[in-house]
Amino acid sequence: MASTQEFTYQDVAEHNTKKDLYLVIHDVVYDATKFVDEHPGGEEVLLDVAGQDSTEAFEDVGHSDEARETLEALKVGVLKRKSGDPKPKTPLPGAVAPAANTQSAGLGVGLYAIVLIGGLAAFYAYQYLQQQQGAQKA
Ligand code: HEM
Repeated sequence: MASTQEFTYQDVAEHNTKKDLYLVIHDVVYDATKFVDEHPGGEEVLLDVAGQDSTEAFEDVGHSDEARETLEALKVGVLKRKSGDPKPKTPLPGAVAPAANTQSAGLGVGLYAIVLIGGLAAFYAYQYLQQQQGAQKA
């Protein structure tokens, strides 16, 4: 027990049942199996995040220091992130959203350009006509 055990996401994901429940909070791995029935917040929420990164869920609740002490006792190791591992709370669709934004921004600029060019063309056409009229009078 001297060295800290390391778990990958895949390792943790295998412990996703009520009888074998691991959680990741701030990249630390906890064995919450014995705690499920004792959790004041109920077993359902823990089962929801079993075998996953539950940092956000845990922090959203604003758990007390006492809860954090309990957590300390359940620690079994640390998460070993591999380069390909996704941050679970960073949804992949995020990669699509900026692209969509860029596209709509592009359209916005295009529309401005059309309005601007149209306006300029009208302005010069008007000036040209004025000049023509002036020339006729002279
Ligand atoms: C092993 C990890 C966890 C431990 C040791 C733990 C511990 C506790 C403790 C001691 C409380 C009582 C209130 C307090 O002291 O803050 C509590 C409440 C609560 N917990 Fe957790 N918790 C854990 C994980 C989670 C997770 C992952 C969620 C959400 C997905 C969650 C949701 C809640 C909720 C909603 C309450 C409030 C219950 C109420 O006020 O009626 N907990 N937890």
